[in-house]
Amino acid sequence: MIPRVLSIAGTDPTGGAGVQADLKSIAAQGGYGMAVVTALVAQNTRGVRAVHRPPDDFLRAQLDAVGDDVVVDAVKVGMLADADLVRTVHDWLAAHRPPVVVVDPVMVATSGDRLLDAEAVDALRELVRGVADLVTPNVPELAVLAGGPPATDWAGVLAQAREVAAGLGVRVLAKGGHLVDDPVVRDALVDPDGTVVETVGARVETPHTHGTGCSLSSAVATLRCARGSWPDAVAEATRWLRESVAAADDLHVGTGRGPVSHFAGLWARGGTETPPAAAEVTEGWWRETAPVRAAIDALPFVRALGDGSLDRRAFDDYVGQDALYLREFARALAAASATAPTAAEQAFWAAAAEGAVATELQLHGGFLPPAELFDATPGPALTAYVDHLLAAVARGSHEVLVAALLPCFWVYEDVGSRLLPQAHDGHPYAAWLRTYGDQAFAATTAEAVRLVGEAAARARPEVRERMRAAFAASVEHERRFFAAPLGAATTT
Ligand SMILES: Nc1ncnc2c1ncn2[C@@H]1O[C@H](COP(=O)(O)OP(=O)(O)OP(=O)(O)O)[C@@H](O)[C@H]1O
Ligand SMILES: Cc1ncc(CO)c(N)n1
Repeated sequence: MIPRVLSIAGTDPTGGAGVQADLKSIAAQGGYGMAVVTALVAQNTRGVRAVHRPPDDFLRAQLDAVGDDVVVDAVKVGMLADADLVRTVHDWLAAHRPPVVVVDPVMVATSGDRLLDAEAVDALRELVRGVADLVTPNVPELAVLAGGPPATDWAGVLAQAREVAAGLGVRVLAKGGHLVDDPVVRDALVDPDGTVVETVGARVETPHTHGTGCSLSSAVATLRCARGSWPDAVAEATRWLRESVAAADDLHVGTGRGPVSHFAGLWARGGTETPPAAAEVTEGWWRETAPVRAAIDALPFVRALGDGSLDRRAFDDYVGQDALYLREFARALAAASATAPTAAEQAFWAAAAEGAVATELQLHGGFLPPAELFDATPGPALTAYVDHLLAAVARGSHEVLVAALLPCFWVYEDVGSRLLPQAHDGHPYAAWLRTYGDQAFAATTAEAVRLVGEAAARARPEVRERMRAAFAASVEHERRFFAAPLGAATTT
Protein backbone atom coordinates (compact mmCIF):
# COMPACT_ATOMS: atom_id res chain seq x y z
CA MET A 1 0.00 0.00 0.00
CA ILE A 2 1.53 3.30 -1.08
CA PRO A 3 0.63 6.02 1.45
CA ARG A 4 -1.22 8.98 -0.07
CA VAL A 5 0.28 11.97 1.70
CA LEU A 6 -0.95 15.53 1.43
CA SER A 7 1.31 18.49 2.11
CA ILE A 8 -0.50 21.71 3.03
CA ALA A 9 2.29 24.26 2.81
CA GLY A 10 3.91 27.22 1.09
CA THR A 11 6.18 27.07 -1.91
CA ASP A 12 9.88 27.44 -2.56
CA PRO A 13 10.55 27.98 -6.28
CA THR A 14 14.16 26.86 -5.76
CA GLY A 15 12.82 23.47 -4.69
CA GLY A 16 14.56 23.10 -1.32
CA ALA A 17 11.78 23.85 1.14
CA GLY A 18 7.99 24.02 1.32
CA VAL A 19 5.77 21.82 -0.85
CA GLN A 20 8.57 21.18 -3.30
CA ALA A 21 10.71 19.64 -0.54
CA ASP A 22 7.69 17.85 0.89
CA LEU A 23 6.87 16.14 -2.41
CA LYS A 24 10.48 14.96 -2.79
CA SER A 25 10.59 13.80 0.80
CA ILE A 26 7.30 11.90 0.53
CA ALA A 27 8.47 10.22 -2.68
CA ALA A 28 11.83 9.34 -1.11
CA GLN A 29 9.97 7.38 1.61
CA GLY A 30 7.85 5.51 -0.94
CA GLY A 31 4.72 7.67 -0.62
CA TYR A 32 2.46 9.34 -3.18
CA GLY A 33 2.76 13.08 -2.62
CA MET A 34 0.04 15.70 -3.06
CA ALA A 35 0.17 19.41 -2.27
CA VAL A 36 -2.26 22.18 -1.40
CA VAL A 37 -0.53 25.54 -1.59
CA THR A 38 -1.12 27.91 1.33
CA ALA A 39 1.16 30.64 0.04
CA LEU A 40 3.24 31.37 -3.04
CA VAL A 41 6.59 32.38 -1.63
CA ALA A 42 9.15 34.23 -3.72
CA GLN A 43 12.22 32.83 -1.97
CA ASN A 44 15.53 31.21 -2.72
CA THR A 45 18.47 29.82 -0.74
CA ARG A 46 19.31 33.35 0.46
CA GLY A 47 15.94 34.49 1.73
CA VAL A 48 12.29 35.35 1.29
CA ARG A 49 11.38 38.26 -1.03
CA ALA A 50 7.59 38.25 -1.08
CA VAL A 51 4.60 36.15 -0.06
CA HIS A 52 1.42 35.87 -2.09
CA ARG A 53 -1.39 34.46 -0.01
CA PRO A 54 -4.40 32.87 -1.75
CA PRO A 55 -7.93 33.96 -0.73
CA ASP A 56 -9.30 31.72 2.04
CA ASP A 57 -12.02 30.30 -0.20
CA PHE A 58 -9.44 29.38 -2.80
CA LEU A 59 -7.37 27.52 -0.20
CA ARG A 60 -10.57 25.78 0.85
CA ALA A 61 -11.32 24.94 -2.82
CA GLN A 62 -7.91 23.27 -3.13
CA LEU A 63 -8.42 21.27 0.05
CA ASP A 64 -11.88 20.16 -1.08
CA ALA A 65 -10.60 19.22 -4.53
CA VAL A 66 -8.28 16.74 -2.84
CA GLY A 67 -10.68 15.63 -0.11
CA ASP A 68 -13.63 15.07 -2.48
CA ASP A 69 -11.61 12.75 -4.67
CA VAL A 70 -8.68 11.13 -2.88
CA VAL A 71 -8.41 9.06 0.28
CA VAL A 72 -5.73 10.84 2.28
CA ASP A 73 -3.61 8.59 4.53
CA ALA A 74 -1.53 11.34 6.08
CA VAL A 75 -1.26 15.11 6.13
CA LYS A 76 1.74 17.29 6.76
CA VAL A 77 0.97 20.92 7.54
CA GLY A 78 3.70 23.50 6.93
CA MET A 79 3.65 27.27 6.41
CA LEU A 80 0.25 28.89 7.13
CA ALA A 81 1.11 32.63 6.84
CA ASP A 82 -1.71 34.09 8.94
CA ALA A 83 -4.51 33.29 11.41
CA ASP A 84 -7.28 33.06 8.79
CA LEU A 85 -5.35 30.49 6.78
CA VAL A 86 -4.65 28.55 9.96
CA ARG A 87 -8.38 28.48 10.74
CA THR A 88 -9.33 27.37 7.21
CA VAL A 89 -6.91 24.46 7.43
CA HIS A 90 -7.98 23.68 10.99
CA ASP A 91 -11.66 23.50 9.93
CA TRP A 92 -10.90 21.26 6.99
CA LEU A 93 -8.78 18.88 9.08
CA ALA A 94 -11.43 18.80 11.80
CA ALA A 95 -14.05 17.86 9.20
CA HIS A 96 -11.93 15.24 7.42
CA ARG A 97 -9.88 13.77 10.28
CA PRO A 98 -7.07 12.16 8.23
CA PRO A 99 -5.52 9.27 10.19
CA VAL A 100 -2.10 10.92 10.48
CA VAL A 101 -1.60 14.69 10.89
CA VAL A 102 1.91 16.07 11.36
CA VAL A 103 2.22 19.81 11.91
CA ASP A 104 5.51 21.57 11.26
CA PRO A 105 4.87 24.89 13.05
CA VAL A 106 6.73 26.96 10.47
CA MET A 107 7.37 30.44 11.82
CA VAL A 108 10.80 31.50 10.56
CA ALA A 109 12.76 30.29 7.49
CA THR A 110 16.31 28.92 7.80
CA SER A 111 17.35 32.28 6.34
CA GLY A 112 15.77 34.09 9.33
CA ASP A 113 12.72 35.51 7.54
CA ARG A 114 9.29 35.40 9.24
CA LEU A 115 6.77 33.08 7.59
CA LEU A 116 3.92 33.29 10.12
CA ASP A 117 2.59 36.56 11.47
CA ALA A 118 2.67 37.02 15.23
CA GLU A 119 -1.13 37.04 15.73
CA ALA A 120 -1.38 33.65 14.06
CA VAL A 121 0.54 31.80 16.78
CA ASP A 122 -2.52 31.35 18.99
CA ALA A 123 -4.55 30.00 16.07
CA LEU A 124 -1.72 27.59 15.25
CA ARG A 125 -1.58 26.45 18.87
CA GLU A 126 -5.34 25.70 18.65
CA LEU A 127 -4.86 23.76 15.43
CA VAL A 128 -2.12 21.69 17.04
CA ARG A 129 -4.25 21.07 20.13
CA GLY A 130 -7.31 20.19 18.04
CA VAL A 131 -6.16 18.05 15.11
CA ALA A 132 -2.42 17.25 15.24
CA ASP A 133 -0.95 13.84 16.09
CA LEU A 134 2.57 15.23 16.06
CA VAL A 135 4.12 18.70 16.05
CA THR A 136 7.73 19.15 14.95
CA PRO A 137 9.13 22.47 16.25
CA ASN A 138 12.75 23.53 15.96
CA VAL A 139 14.34 25.29 18.96
CA PRO A 140 12.88 28.79 18.37
CA GLU A 141 9.45 27.42 17.37
CA LEU A 142 9.35 25.26 20.49
CA ALA A 143 10.04 28.36 22.57
CA VAL A 144 7.18 30.23 20.91
CA LEU A 145 4.78 27.32 21.52
CA ALA A 146 5.96 27.10 25.15
CA GLY A 147 5.76 30.85 25.56
CA GLY A 148 9.32 31.09 26.89
CA PRO A 149 12.83 32.01 25.72
CA PRO A 150 14.62 29.70 23.25
CA ALA A 151 16.45 26.82 24.97
CA THR A 152 20.22 26.99 24.84
CA ASP A 153 20.94 23.36 25.59
CA TRP A 154 19.34 19.95 25.14
CA ALA A 155 18.01 19.75 28.69
CA GLY A 156 16.18 23.03 28.10
CA VAL A 157 14.72 21.67 24.83
CA LEU A 158 13.44 18.54 26.58
CA ALA A 159 11.87 20.58 29.39
CA GLN A 160 10.02 22.81 26.93
CA ALA A 161 9.00 19.84 24.79
CA ARG A 162 7.44 18.14 27.86
CA GLU A 163 5.63 21.36 28.70
CA VAL A 164 4.21 21.75 25.17
CA ALA A 165 3.31 18.04 24.87
CA ALA A 166 1.43 18.09 28.19
CA GLY A 167 -0.12 21.52 27.62
CA LEU A 168 -1.43 20.88 24.11
CA GLY A 169 -1.98 17.15 24.55
CA VAL A 170 0.09 16.36 21.50
CA ARG A 171 3.21 14.36 20.65
CA VAL A 172 6.19 16.68 20.12
CA LEU A 173 9.18 15.93 17.96
CA ALA A 174 11.69 18.42 19.36
CA LYS A 175 14.59 19.03 16.96
CA GLY A 176 18.09 19.90 18.07
CA GLY A 177 19.40 21.01 14.69
CA HIS A 178 19.74 24.59 15.92
CA LEU A 179 22.01 23.72 18.89
CA VAL A 180 25.03 24.14 16.65
CA ASP A 181 27.58 23.82 19.45
CA ASP A 182 26.45 20.24 20.00
CA PRO A 183 28.73 17.88 17.99
CA VAL A 184 25.72 15.59 17.52
CA VAL A 185 22.16 16.33 16.39
CA ARG A 186 19.51 15.17 18.83
CA ASP A 187 15.82 14.75 18.19
CA ALA A 188 13.34 13.78 20.89
CA LEU A 189 9.87 12.34 20.52
CA VAL A 190 7.99 13.48 23.62
CA ASP A 191 4.53 12.11 24.43
CA PRO A 192 1.93 14.09 26.40
CA ASP A 193 2.52 11.66 29.29
CA GLY A 194 6.19 12.69 29.35
CA THR A 195 7.65 9.58 27.68
CA VAL A 196 10.76 10.55 25.71
CA VAL A 197 12.39 8.60 22.86
CA GLU A 198 15.64 10.23 21.73
CA THR A 199 17.51 9.78 18.47
CA VAL A 200 21.11 10.93 18.23
CA GLY A 201 23.28 11.13 15.12
CA ALA A 202 26.47 12.76 13.94
CA ARG A 203 26.13 16.42 12.94
CA VAL A 204 27.04 16.82 9.27
CA GLU A 205 29.40 19.75 8.67
CA THR A 206 27.54 21.71 6.00
CA PRO A 207 25.72 25.03 5.66
CA HIS A 208 23.19 23.32 3.36
CA THR A 209 20.24 22.55 5.63
CA HIS A 210 17.56 24.64 3.88
CA GLY A 211 14.28 22.76 4.18
CA THR A 212 15.37 20.10 6.68
CA GLY A 213 12.34 20.82 8.85
CA CYS A 214 9.90 20.52 5.92
CA SER A 215 11.59 17.37 4.71
CA LEU A 216 11.64 15.73 8.14
CA SER A 217 7.98 16.38 8.93
CA SER A 218 6.77 15.01 5.56
CA ALA A 219 9.07 12.01 5.91
CA VAL A 220 7.69 11.23 9.37
CA ALA A 221 4.08 11.60 8.14
CA THR A 222 4.75 9.18 5.28
CA LEU A 223 6.73 6.68 7.34
CA ARG A 224 4.14 6.67 10.14
CA CYS A 225 1.72 5.12 7.60
CA ALA A 226 4.17 2.43 6.55
CA ARG A 227 5.81 1.64 9.90
CA GLY A 228 2.85 1.96 12.21
CA SER A 229 4.74 3.50 15.12
CA TRP A 230 5.95 7.04 15.79
CA PRO A 231 9.40 6.08 17.17
CA ASP A 232 10.07 3.81 14.16
CA ALA A 233 8.93 6.53 11.74
CA VAL A 234 11.14 9.14 13.44
CA ALA A 235 14.17 6.83 13.57
CA GLU A 236 13.91 6.03 9.86
CA ALA A 237 13.16 9.64 8.87
CA THR A 238 16.17 11.05 10.74
CA ARG A 239 18.45 8.31 9.36
CA TRP A 240 17.28 9.19 5.84
CA LEU A 241 17.56 12.94 6.45
CA ARG A 242 21.12 12.66 7.77
CA GLU A 243 22.10 10.81 4.60
CA SER A 244 20.36 13.49 2.52
CA VAL A 245 22.09 16.33 4.44
CA ALA A 246 25.43 14.54 4.01
CA ALA A 247 24.94 14.65 0.22
CA ALA A 248 23.75 18.30 0.16
CA ASP A 249 27.17 19.63 -0.88
CA ASP A 250 26.87 17.69 -4.16
CA LEU A 251 23.83 19.67 -5.31
CA HIS A 252 25.27 23.15 -5.98
CA VAL A 253 21.86 24.82 -5.86
CA GLY A 254 22.01 28.51 -5.04
CA THR A 255 24.57 30.68 -3.33
CA GLY A 256 23.03 30.72 0.16
CA ARG A 257 22.06 27.86 2.45
CA GLY A 258 21.34 25.19 -0.11
CA PRO A 259 18.84 22.31 -0.06
CA VAL A 260 19.43 18.71 0.96
CA SER A 261 19.69 15.91 -1.60
CA HIS A 262 16.43 14.06 -1.06
CA PHE A 263 17.17 11.13 -3.36
CA ALA A 264 20.92 10.74 -2.72
CA GLY A 265 20.48 7.37 -1.00
CA LEU A 266 18.11 6.07 -3.66
CA TRP A 267 20.42 7.16 -6.45
CA ALA A 268 23.42 5.56 -4.76
CA ARG A 269 21.66 2.28 -4.03
CA GLY A 270 19.24 2.01 -6.97
CA GLY A 271 20.83 4.10 -9.72
CA THR A 272 18.85 6.24 -12.13
CA GLU A 273 18.67 3.86 -15.07
CA THR A 274 15.42 2.22 -16.16
CA PRO A 275 16.25 -1.40 -17.01
CA PRO A 276 15.99 -2.06 -20.76
CA ALA A 277 13.69 -4.76 -22.16
CA ALA A 278 15.37 -8.15 -22.64
CA ALA A 279 14.97 -8.15 -26.42
CA GLU A 280 16.26 -4.59 -26.64
CA VAL A 281 19.56 -5.69 -25.10
CA THR A 282 20.17 -8.76 -27.25
CA GLU A 283 19.04 -6.97 -30.42
CA GLY A 284 21.55 -4.25 -29.59
CA TRP A 285 24.36 -6.78 -29.21
CA TRP A 286 23.31 -8.47 -32.46
CA ARG A 287 23.32 -5.18 -34.35
CA GLU A 288 26.66 -4.16 -32.89
CA THR A 289 28.27 -7.41 -34.10
CA ALA A 290 26.84 -7.11 -37.65
CA PRO A 291 30.24 -6.29 -39.23
CA VAL A 292 31.87 -9.38 -37.70
CA ARG A 293 28.93 -11.53 -38.77
CA ALA A 294 29.17 -10.13 -42.30
CA ALA A 295 32.86 -11.08 -42.26
CA ILE A 296 31.88 -14.63 -41.22
CA ASP A 297 29.46 -14.87 -44.17
CA ALA A 298 32.20 -13.69 -46.52
CA LEU A 299 34.78 -16.27 -45.36
CA PRO A 300 35.81 -18.70 -48.13
CA PHE A 301 35.33 -21.53 -45.61
CA VAL A 302 31.72 -20.60 -44.92
CA ARG A 303 30.85 -19.99 -48.58
CA ALA A 304 32.36 -23.30 -49.66
CA LEU A 305 30.69 -25.12 -46.75
CA GLY A 306 27.37 -23.82 -48.05
CA ASP A 307 27.81 -24.70 -51.70
CA GLY A 308 29.56 -27.99 -50.94
CA SER A 309 32.80 -27.07 -52.72
CA LEU A 310 34.83 -27.03 -49.47
CA ASP A 311 37.98 -29.13 -49.51
CA ARG A 312 37.39 -32.21 -47.37
CA ARG A 313 40.70 -31.83 -45.48
CA ALA A 314 39.76 -28.29 -44.47
CA PHE A 315 36.39 -29.53 -43.26
CA ASP A 316 38.00 -32.40 -41.32
CA ASP A 317 40.41 -29.92 -39.72
CA TYR A 318 37.42 -27.83 -38.68
CA VAL A 319 35.54 -30.86 -37.31
CA GLY A 320 38.63 -32.00 -35.36
CA GLN A 321 38.92 -28.60 -33.72
CA ASP A 322 35.19 -28.36 -33.19
CA ALA A 323 35.01 -31.75 -31.45
CA LEU A 324 37.54 -30.47 -28.91
CA TYR A 325 35.62 -27.22 -28.68
CA LEU A 326 32.29 -28.91 -27.98
CA ARG A 327 33.56 -30.74 -24.91
CA GLU A 328 34.84 -27.50 -23.36
CA PHE A 329 31.71 -25.63 -24.46
CA ALA A 330 29.65 -28.31 -22.68
CA ARG A 331 31.71 -27.84 -19.51
CA ALA A 332 31.03 -24.10 -19.64
CA LEU A 333 27.32 -24.78 -20.21
CA ALA A 334 27.34 -27.09 -17.18
CA ALA A 335 28.88 -24.26 -15.15
CA ALA A 336 26.12 -21.95 -16.41
CA SER A 337 23.60 -24.53 -15.19
CA ALA A 338 25.35 -24.77 -11.82
CA THR A 339 25.21 -21.00 -11.30
CA ALA A 340 21.70 -20.38 -12.75
CA PRO A 341 19.43 -18.30 -10.49
CA THR A 342 16.24 -20.21 -11.32
CA ALA A 343 15.37 -23.89 -11.77
CA ALA A 344 14.14 -23.20 -15.33
CA GLU A 345 17.47 -21.67 -16.33
CA GLN A 346 19.37 -24.45 -14.55
CA ALA A 347 17.46 -27.02 -16.60
CA PHE A 348 17.93 -25.12 -19.86
CA TRP A 349 21.71 -24.83 -19.56
CA ALA A 350 22.05 -28.45 -18.38
CA ALA A 351 20.05 -29.63 -21.41
CA ALA A 352 22.25 -27.48 -23.66
CA ALA A 353 25.36 -29.09 -22.15
CA GLU A 354 23.89 -32.47 -22.86
CA GLY A 355 23.02 -31.39 -26.41
CA ALA A 356 26.56 -30.21 -27.07
CA VAL A 357 28.20 -33.49 -26.09
CA ALA A 358 25.43 -35.70 -27.49
CA THR A 359 23.72 -34.22 -30.60
CA GLU A 360 26.50 -32.04 -31.91
CA LEU A 361 29.32 -34.50 -31.22
CA GLN A 362 27.24 -37.22 -32.85
CA LEU A 363 27.22 -35.10 -35.99
CA HIS A 364 30.99 -34.86 -35.87
CA GLY A 365 31.26 -38.60 -35.31
CA GLY A 366 29.61 -38.97 -38.70
CA PHE A 367 32.50 -37.14 -40.33
CA LEU A 368 35.55 -38.41 -38.43
CA PRO A 369 36.34 -41.96 -37.31
CA PRO A 370 35.16 -42.10 -33.67
CA ALA A 371 38.60 -43.25 -32.48
CA GLU A 372 40.18 -40.09 -33.91
CA LEU A 373 37.47 -37.66 -32.83
CA PHE A 374 39.53 -36.01 -30.10
CA ASP A 375 43.01 -36.55 -31.60
CA ALA A 376 43.50 -33.12 -33.20
CA THR A 377 46.18 -30.78 -31.91
CA PRO A 378 44.40 -27.74 -30.44
CA GLY A 379 44.93 -24.77 -32.77
CA PRO A 380 45.25 -21.14 -31.68
CA ALA A 381 41.68 -20.16 -32.64
CA LEU A 382 40.24 -23.04 -30.61
CA THR A 383 42.50 -22.34 -27.64
CA ALA A 384 41.66 -18.62 -27.61
CA TYR A 385 37.92 -19.26 -27.80
CA VAL A 386 37.90 -21.93 -25.11
CA ASP A 387 40.10 -19.82 -22.84
CA HIS A 388 37.62 -16.96 -23.22
CA LEU A 389 34.74 -19.22 -22.14
CA LEU A 390 36.65 -20.84 -19.29
CA ALA A 391 37.80 -17.43 -18.06
CA ALA A 392 34.13 -16.44 -17.88
CA VAL A 393 33.47 -19.60 -15.86
CA ALA A 394 36.36 -18.79 -13.53
CA ARG A 395 35.26 -15.20 -12.96
CA GLY A 396 32.07 -16.58 -11.52
CA SER A 397 29.40 -14.32 -12.99
CA HIS A 398 26.55 -16.40 -14.38
CA GLU A 399 25.36 -13.43 -16.43
CA VAL A 400 28.70 -12.80 -18.13
CA LEU A 401 29.19 -16.51 -18.75
CA VAL A 402 25.85 -16.97 -20.53
CA ALA A 403 26.51 -13.84 -22.61
CA ALA A 404 29.84 -15.40 -23.69
CA LEU A 405 28.06 -18.66 -24.55
CA LEU A 406 25.24 -17.09 -26.56
CA PRO A 407 27.10 -16.62 -29.91
CA CYS A 408 27.84 -20.36 -29.97
CA PHE A 409 24.10 -20.77 -30.45
CA TRP A 410 23.12 -17.63 -32.23
CA VAL A 411 25.90 -17.37 -34.85
CA TYR A 412 25.56 -21.07 -35.73
CA GLU A 413 21.78 -20.83 -35.98
CA ASP A 414 22.14 -17.72 -38.15
CA VAL A 415 24.74 -19.23 -40.50
CA GLY A 416 23.03 -22.66 -40.51
CA SER A 417 19.56 -21.33 -41.36
CA ARG A 418 20.88 -19.21 -44.19
CA LEU A 419 22.99 -22.03 -45.69
CA LEU A 420 20.24 -24.65 -45.28
CA PRO A 421 18.52 -23.99 -48.67
CA GLN A 422 21.73 -25.20 -50.37
CA ALA A 423 21.50 -28.62 -48.68
CA HIS A 424 20.52 -31.63 -50.83
CA ASP A 425 21.06 -35.33 -50.44
CA GLY A 426 24.24 -35.36 -52.51
CA HIS A 427 25.71 -32.36 -50.63
CA PRO A 428 28.84 -33.55 -48.74
CA TYR A 429 28.08 -31.36 -45.73
CA ALA A 430 24.27 -31.69 -45.75
CA ALA A 431 24.31 -33.18 -42.22
CA TRP A 432 26.08 -30.06 -40.87
CA LEU A 433 23.68 -27.70 -42.67
CA ARG A 434 20.65 -29.66 -41.45
CA THR A 435 21.81 -29.76 -37.82
CA TYR A 436 22.32 -26.01 -37.52
CA GLY A 437 19.55 -25.02 -39.96
CA ASP A 438 17.07 -27.17 -38.04
CA GLN A 439 13.89 -25.85 -36.39
CA ALA A 440 14.84 -27.51 -33.10
CA PHE A 441 18.19 -25.69 -33.02
CA ALA A 442 16.40 -22.42 -33.86
CA ALA A 443 14.02 -22.97 -30.94
CA THR A 444 16.88 -23.69 -28.52
CA THR A 445 18.69 -20.59 -29.78
CA ALA A 446 15.59 -18.41 -29.34
CA GLU A 447 15.27 -19.64 -25.75
CA ALA A 448 18.97 -18.94 -25.08
CA VAL A 449 18.56 -15.42 -26.53
CA ARG A 450 15.53 -14.85 -24.30
CA LEU A 451 17.20 -16.09 -21.12
CA VAL A 452 20.41 -14.14 -21.68
CA GLY A 453 18.40 -11.02 -22.57
CA GLU A 454 16.41 -11.33 -19.36
CA ALA A 455 19.56 -11.88 -17.31
CA ALA A 456 21.00 -8.73 -18.93
CA ALA A 457 17.86 -6.68 -18.29
CA ARG A 458 17.98 -7.70 -14.61
CA ALA A 459 21.71 -7.06 -14.22
CA ARG A 460 23.32 -3.89 -12.92
CA PRO A 461 24.57 -1.60 -15.73
CA GLU A 462 28.25 -2.53 -15.08
CA VAL A 463 27.45 -6.24 -15.34
CA ARG A 464 25.38 -5.64 -18.47
CA GLU A 465 28.36 -3.90 -20.04
CA ARG A 466 30.62 -6.88 -19.22
CA MET A 467 27.99 -9.14 -20.79
CA ARG A 468 28.01 -7.07 -23.96
CA ALA A 469 31.79 -7.27 -24.16
CA ALA A 470 31.81 -11.04 -23.51
CA PHE A 471 29.18 -11.56 -26.25
CA ALA A 472 31.08 -9.44 -28.78
CA ALA A 473 34.35 -11.25 -27.98
CA SER A 474 32.68 -14.61 -28.61
CA VAL A 475 31.31 -13.47 -31.98
CA GLU A 476 34.85 -12.53 -32.96
CA HIS A 477 36.10 -15.93 -31.73
CA GLU A 478 33.47 -17.58 -33.92
CA ARG A 479 34.84 -15.68 -36.92
CA ARG A 480 38.42 -16.76 -36.20
CA PHE A 481 37.31 -20.33 -35.65
CA PHE A 482 35.60 -20.45 -39.07
CA ALA A 483 38.59 -18.74 -40.67
CA ALA A 484 41.22 -21.08 -39.18
CA PRO A 485 40.88 -24.18 -41.43
CA LEU A 486 41.71 -22.19 -44.58
CA GLY A 487 44.59 -20.46 -42.83
CA ALA A 488 43.14 -17.01 -42.39
CA ALA A 489 43.01 -17.07 -38.59
CA THR A 490 44.92 -13.87 -38.04
CA THR A 491 43.39 -11.62 -40.67
CA THR A 492 40.53 -9.36 -39.71
N1 LIG B 1 23.91 19.47 10.15
C1 LIG B 1 23.05 18.46 10.29
N2 LIG B 1 23.50 17.20 10.34
C2 LIG B 1 22.65 16.17 10.47
N3 LIG B 1 21.33 16.30 10.56
C3 LIG B 1 20.80 17.52 10.51
C4 LIG B 1 21.63 18.68 10.38
N4 LIG B 1 20.84 19.77 10.37
C5 LIG B 1 19.59 19.32 10.49
N5 LIG B 1 19.55 17.97 10.59
C6 LIG B 1 18.34 17.13 10.72
O1 LIG B 1 17.25 17.91 10.32
C7 LIG B 1 16.33 18.04 11.36
C8 LIG B 1 15.67 19.38 11.32
O2 LIG B 1 16.64 20.36 11.51
P1 LIG B 1 16.35 21.72 12.24
O3 LIG B 1 16.28 21.51 13.72
O4 LIG B 1 17.38 22.67 11.74
O5 LIG B 1 14.89 22.05 11.71
P2 LIG B 1 14.27 23.36 11.09
O6 LIG B 1 14.92 24.55 11.67
O7 LIG B 1 12.80 23.21 11.22
O8 LIG B 1 14.68 23.24 9.57
P3 LIG B 1 14.41 24.32 8.40
O9 LIG B 1 13.83 25.55 9.00
O10 LIG B 1 15.76 24.51 7.78
O11 LIG B 1 13.50 23.68 7.42
C9 LIG B 1 17.15 17.82 12.61
O12 LIG B 1 16.38 17.43 13.67
C10 LIG B 1 18.08 16.72 12.15
O13 LIG B 1 17.42 15.47 12.18
C1 LIG C 1 7.32 27.62 2.09
C2 LIG C 1 8.29 27.37 3.15
N1 LIG C 1 7.96 26.58 4.18
C3 LIG C 1 8.85 26.34 5.16
C4 LIG C 1 10.11 26.90 5.13
C5 LIG C 1 11.08 26.62 6.25
O1 LIG C 1 12.30 26.23 5.83
C6 LIG C 1 10.42 27.71 4.02
N2 LIG C 1 11.63 28.30 3.88
N3 LIG C 1 9.49 27.93 3.07
